[in-house]
Amino acid sequence: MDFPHLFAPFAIRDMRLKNRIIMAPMESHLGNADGSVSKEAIAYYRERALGGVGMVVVEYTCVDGQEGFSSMAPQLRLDSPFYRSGHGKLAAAIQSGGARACVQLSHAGRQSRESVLGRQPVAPSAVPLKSLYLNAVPRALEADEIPHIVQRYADAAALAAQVGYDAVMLHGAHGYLLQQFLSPLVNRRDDDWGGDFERRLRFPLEVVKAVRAAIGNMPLLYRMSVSDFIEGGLTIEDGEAIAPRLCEAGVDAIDISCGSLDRVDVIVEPMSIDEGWRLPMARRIRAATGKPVICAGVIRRPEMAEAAIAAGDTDMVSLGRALLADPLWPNKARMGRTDDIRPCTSCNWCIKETGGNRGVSCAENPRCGHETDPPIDDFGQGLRAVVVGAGPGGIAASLLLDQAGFAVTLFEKRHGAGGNLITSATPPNKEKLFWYHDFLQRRLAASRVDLRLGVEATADHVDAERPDVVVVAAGSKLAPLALDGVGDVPVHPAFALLLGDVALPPSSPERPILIYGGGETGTETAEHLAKQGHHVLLVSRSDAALLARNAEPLYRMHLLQRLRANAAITVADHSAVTGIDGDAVILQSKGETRRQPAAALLLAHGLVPDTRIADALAHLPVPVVPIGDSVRVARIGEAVRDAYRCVQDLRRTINQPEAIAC
Ligand SMILES: Cc1cc2nc3c(=O)[nH]c(=O)nc-3n(C[C@H](O)[C@H](O)[C@H](O)COP(=O)(O)O)c2cc1C
Ligand code: SF4
Repeated sequence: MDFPHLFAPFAIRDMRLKNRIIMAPMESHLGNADGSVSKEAIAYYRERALGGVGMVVVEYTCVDGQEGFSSMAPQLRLDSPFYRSGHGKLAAAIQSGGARACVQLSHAGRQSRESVLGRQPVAPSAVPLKSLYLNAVPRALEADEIPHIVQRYADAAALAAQVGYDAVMLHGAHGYLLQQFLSPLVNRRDDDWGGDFERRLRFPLEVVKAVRAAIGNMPLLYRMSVSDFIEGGLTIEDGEAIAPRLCEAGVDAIDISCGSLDRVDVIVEPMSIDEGWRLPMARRIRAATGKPVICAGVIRRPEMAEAAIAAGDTDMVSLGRALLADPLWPNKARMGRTDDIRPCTSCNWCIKETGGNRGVSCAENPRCGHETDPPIDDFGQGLRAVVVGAGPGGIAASLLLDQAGFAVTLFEKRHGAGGNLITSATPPNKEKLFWYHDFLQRRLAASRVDLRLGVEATADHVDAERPDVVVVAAGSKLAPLALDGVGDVPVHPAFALLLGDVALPPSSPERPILIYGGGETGTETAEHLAKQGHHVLLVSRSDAALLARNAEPLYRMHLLQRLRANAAITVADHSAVTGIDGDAVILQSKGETRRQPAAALLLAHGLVPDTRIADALAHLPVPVVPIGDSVRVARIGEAVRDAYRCVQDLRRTINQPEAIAC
């Protein structure tokens, strides 16, 4: 066994777990609109139980359908016996998949919306919330309302016990109501429920005691933001004082999280945050309580989970996004097949895509949130497929078609596969994307796909393969740009630089590398070049405050902080590149035209779909399906999803020819 600590059994109270791997609670948005459990939610959770986790923690489940939903509603609820049967089926499905079943009980307090609740959100005090994701002005709870909310947690916990869950987790993290009472910034009361540390602690303690009384000997877990990471908020020292008190009141294990809606970047960390960064905090809480702790947050590789448990940092690890990307993570780790784990890159596409009525999804795993889809079987036996373009969408399509039994030929004009995955992974702090790149390469090498590198596919190449279907994943190209004049400033697309296709001359503060385009690519390219010792002038048509606005918001927050601190990067906003004159670039900046000497000009002003090959193949008498950037310039997740939908559509078409045209 490669990971003896990770796969050692463990017990919380009397509940025996087969290993140390917990599925973190994650809102799946797969429930029904009325908050009941759906068959899609059951399939989603069961797939992860079957993947080998010791325990599944079912997502945010609302204890109060009047005031407890967060802004992300509709959400699961367990605030009346009406919801019993769905949760009973869900718990049983998880258990029959081989895992323990736990449910997370929550009340959002001020982190909600009037438009969701139909009434003003409530909070310990009327402190407005202004965050990246939500603005809200709550009303302060009256003192006599608070015991009713305590009772709601207890009632929901009693229902959880009745329906057969093995354990209950209280959501005391991420800025929801339990944390709001603890926070000196949000709880400004001066009564029995707030004022000093003891009074701020009262509400969580009352909830823990009431829940303990409601569930008897069942294990009770508490997910806690052990630090707010905001000035004046809760610190790890507060966490060390709070956690033992919760345990004395009846909590059996603490699940270590951080942040609130004011610091979502420490809840669902962007790509730039290191693996296992919360482990030192977990170790401190473990020492302070003497109780088991579960550490969540960017636990990605079994090797690091094993090392963390072996070192005594944590007793268990909680995997969130890693299990969206690959539900089989635990079983693959147990079998020593770590290279086979589809690696979560912390790209946070799932955060953008999951919400409201949209189900959970993952950029790399298009089946996530669609577990009721039929598996891709061998419906393509005896058929031939051509895929044009070996970026992430083209590789995903090729692998799925190969899985379906097609004989697949994959054309790629470059001498290596990866496409825009390489351009995305190359800038600083994005190396996790290379995990996915390397995973796809391994999968491709192990498949039967006939990869033709260095071939720019033409209609003749494609025709010669006699395909039954063609998937065009040819990506994007630079948007047209008219530049006046001539000169000797070398001009390249920024993506060519990131692909490693161009070498740049030396630059200086007087003669920087000029990047045109303040979107994500331009901004990241600036950081990439600065890291290599270049001086960069980043020219953006918009305001500097809007740089990289197409980037994932949490990653962008960190990117812009780094950019502002980087002396090698200067930004010219409200500016346009209009031409080249000798050794300079012509800039129109805030109504003025000036010559800017430049060592090179990199273009990142925008991309448009490259439709050339799809147009050239339009005459073929077989389905020609463009996917990804060939259709609209978007992210890796859209390309992979397109690939999956295309193959699922083909399955239906081939199995029932009259049903759907691809
Ligand atoms: C789509 C999504 C939904 C989430 N919903 C919840 C939730 O319902 N309750 C909760 O405590 N945390 C929630 N989280 C946070 C995760 O449980 C986890 O703590 C976080 O993603 C960091 O761990 P990871 O790096 O393993 O994903 C959610 C995260 C994601 C990505
Ligand atoms: S979308 Fe990205 S961050 Fe989310 S689970 Fe998938 S790989 Fe991980």
